[in-house]
Amino acid sequence: MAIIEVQDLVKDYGSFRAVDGISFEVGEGEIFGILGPNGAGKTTTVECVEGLRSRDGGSVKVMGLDPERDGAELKQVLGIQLQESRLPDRIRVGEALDLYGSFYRQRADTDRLIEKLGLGGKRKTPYGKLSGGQQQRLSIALALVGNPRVAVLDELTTGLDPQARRDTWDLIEQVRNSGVTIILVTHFMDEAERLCDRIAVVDSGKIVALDTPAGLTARVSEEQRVRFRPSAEFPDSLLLDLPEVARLERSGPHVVVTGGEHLLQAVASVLARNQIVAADLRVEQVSLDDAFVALTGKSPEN
Ligand SMILES: Nc1ncnc2c1ncn2[C@@H]1O[C@H](COP(=O)(O)OP(=O)(O)OP(=O)(O)O)[C@@H](O)[C@H]1O
Repeated sequence: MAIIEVQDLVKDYGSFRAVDGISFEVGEGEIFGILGPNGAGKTTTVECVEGLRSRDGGSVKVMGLDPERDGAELKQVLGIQLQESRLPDRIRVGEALDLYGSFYRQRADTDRLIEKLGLGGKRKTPYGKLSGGQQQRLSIALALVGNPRVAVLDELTTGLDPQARRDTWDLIEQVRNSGVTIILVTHFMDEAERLCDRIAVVDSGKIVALDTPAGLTARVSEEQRVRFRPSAEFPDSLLLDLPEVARLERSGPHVVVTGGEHLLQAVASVLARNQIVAADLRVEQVSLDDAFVALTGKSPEN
């Protein structure tokens, strides 16, 4: 059952169309990813879902509520983690949770929430004394303090170290397992791949693909890539003349060959016939990064 329905959403900033006819549905209990390069319109889209921005066209329904018309009702069932939110340095963890909790009719048990988020023992700690990872966890706790049915998390793990990121991912899975539907805005491929059931890839205000992570990578998976360091020089044409090879790039001492089926066998046998040894040979898997580049023509970091 769809708990969020977005149909032909349009948002203009002056004469600039930031969101240009976006449609998607999110099922109950799903983690739905919105992935795209900077400026693609991800945050604007979720702000229209949250009712923080008015839309210029289309319709949005969250649990049957229109964020613009039924804002007060919606706030009771929606948890929001804002991109780069900051609290005053001196507010204590417990105070922040009590304050945010006071906005909701159905408050979560804040002691349990604090434990679950690994902030046990930090109730009296001022926000400014928390580590980056702890501040991030608190912002997630604040999104969950109203026992929401739907949580929107924007740039969940930006600025966290690798361990804190993995811990946050575990936490989000627990939240989902407790029945909360999640929209996750991210430009990290590993995060999207690990957490999301489905991903909408957004570029220039439009959805360019909507699929499972595996479905997205399958779109470009006919390609294989072989990387190696040759023991002797050879002309590009040696490999480019093979029907299995589509492209050849050189990167320092390495050669990267891209092509179709049976690429490895074809390359290996030509090299062997020419007495060239392929050191550090690696067959690279097509990743969500590759799918992203193929779909948007941009690298995920930009
Ligand atoms: N208040 C605003 N006024 C004018 N233009 C805006 C405003 N907010 C965003 N934009 C522009 O709208 C486009 C979409 O912005 P948005 O923040 O939704 O993108 P995004 O995909 O979330 O990007 P990022 O990954 O950098 O957060 C960008 O070109 C941005 O510069």
